[in-house]
Amino acid sequence: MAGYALAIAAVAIAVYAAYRLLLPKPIPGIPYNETASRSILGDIPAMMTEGKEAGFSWMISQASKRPGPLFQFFLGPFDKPFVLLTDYRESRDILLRRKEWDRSDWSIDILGGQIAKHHINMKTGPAWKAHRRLLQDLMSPSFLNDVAAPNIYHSAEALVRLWREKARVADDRSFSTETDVYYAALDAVLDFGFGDSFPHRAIPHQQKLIETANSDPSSKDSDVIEFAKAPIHETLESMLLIADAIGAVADTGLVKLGWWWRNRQPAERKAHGIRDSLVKEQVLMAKDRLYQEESEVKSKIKSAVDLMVNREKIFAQKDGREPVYWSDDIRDEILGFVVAGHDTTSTTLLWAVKYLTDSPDAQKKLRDALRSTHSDPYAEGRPPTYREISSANCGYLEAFIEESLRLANTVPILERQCDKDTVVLGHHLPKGTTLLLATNGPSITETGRVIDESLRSESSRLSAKERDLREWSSHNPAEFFPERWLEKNPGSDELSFNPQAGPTLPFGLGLRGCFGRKLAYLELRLMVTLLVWNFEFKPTPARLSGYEPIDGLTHKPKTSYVRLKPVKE
Ligand code: HEM
Repeated sequence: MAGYALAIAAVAIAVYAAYRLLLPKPIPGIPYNETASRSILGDIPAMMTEGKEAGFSWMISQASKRPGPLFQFFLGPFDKPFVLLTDYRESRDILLRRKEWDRSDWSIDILGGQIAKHHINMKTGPAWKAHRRLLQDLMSPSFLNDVAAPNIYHSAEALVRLWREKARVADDRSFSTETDVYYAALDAVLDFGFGDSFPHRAIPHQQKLIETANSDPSSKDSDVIEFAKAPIHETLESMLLIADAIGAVADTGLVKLGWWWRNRQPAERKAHGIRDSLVKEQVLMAKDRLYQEESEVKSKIKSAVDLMVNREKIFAQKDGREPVYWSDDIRDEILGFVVAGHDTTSTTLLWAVKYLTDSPDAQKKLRDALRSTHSDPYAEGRPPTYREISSANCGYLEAFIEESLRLANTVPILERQCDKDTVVLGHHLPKGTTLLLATNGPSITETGRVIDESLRSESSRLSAKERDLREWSSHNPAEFFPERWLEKNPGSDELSFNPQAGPTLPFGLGLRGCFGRKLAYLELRLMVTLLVWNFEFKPTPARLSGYEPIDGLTHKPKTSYVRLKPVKE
């Protein structure tokens, strides 16, 4: 009997020891939620109930309530604490100058479940560099202006045509923009990713549906109309699934297990198969074009795939090896290009459309600025061409886009992991700590905190001495105010766009900052110009115009509606 009691006691002690072992281990000196530190699940339950669909926004709001710029979260039973930094200046220093920080295992686990061989999922090193070398020219002025711009313009025109038709049927009622913007950005990335050799697009199906007599929009209320959604080709669906899957697995909190399970589901396996065949076919077709046609190589580059295949041919020649056109690496770079280029730009555009709708003054200034910049097209009663838009210098357009990016928080959190023990703002962080860097909140969309200069890193102090400190001091940083990016030219009343006017981090920074930044600006310039040129964005009913977000792969608005009045040319 005594032996039995002893065994029970030993089991109880072992269970208790295991429980203690699994409890979060806070990093000394950095604040945290007390309740979370007493639970194996840490902050997850509160994040799921209080943060609901926007977990990152919840984390930033928790940190913003405390006085200091650092806060730690416990996001899983086996994970070390995650430290959140809400100070632009120190974030900038870490991203640009501190060599001990690299892409984190956490991010690699989340994104790597679908596109493991994409360079976003690599630590900085030779393999990452080799992938970047293959893609390098995608952001060159000639590729952007001669290949990407006409293709994106083509998709923007298709969206304008669809919305003209929807505005006519809606007859001053509001309609949802989410699917259309999402599909327009997908078509744009397919246009410049694959060119004409891939025939499927999403927007033309929506156009056809609305133009047929049996398209039957429903009208629950007198002020809103819901248009039916036309099905799109399975290859397009399979690509959209990548971002959905990443968001869904990240939400589970158990990422490795989440991917293990998800990647075994029949629907997921089918989508993988469809994507593989599509990309392989496109790569092999690009290779055939490269070898078969007699024309100059430059005139053969009509898409991102053409460019990558050509670069592989050149590198193979230089390295004295046979080119490898088809590999998992090439496949994942191409798919990553589609995901990165599609979800981020469509989300930013959804927020930009909201700001247009809710800031009639900014909208009018933008339209006037575009008409004055493109005075010839305006006088001729036509929209500016893609060349006219991409070569123009319209300060108010740049300011509008920069302000939309600042407030959209499309990627609400950046991440880095340290490969040795380090110090951030006076706090010791052990090797392997994951640091989350907020792209909104204090110093970016709220007033920044006063931080003792002596706590800042040496490089942060030095750079502040060499350059001006960036702060939003003159206008409420929470408000949409494009003028904050405009400054008077010396000796005149003219205003110019200053991209360094104040803190913003939409694309991250440094070596691992966004690779597609120039392409994103180009796409936003083309899309916003054509939309504002063609439509007046009228106010929508209050219930349809909220700013509540949903965090998935990106930080999206929960509701996005427009009420459009076509502008007569
Ligand atoms: C408005 C649109 C976009 C936004 C807001 C955005 C934002 C970001 C952010 C915040 C990062 C992480 C940066 C960091 O960790 O410092 C990133 C990385 C990246 N983005 Fe973008 N992005 C956009 C469009 C694009 C486009 C169009 C492409 C290309 C097709 C692209 C390709 C990439 C790649 C490849 C990386 C990973 C870079 C690396 O790890 O070396 N992005 N982006």
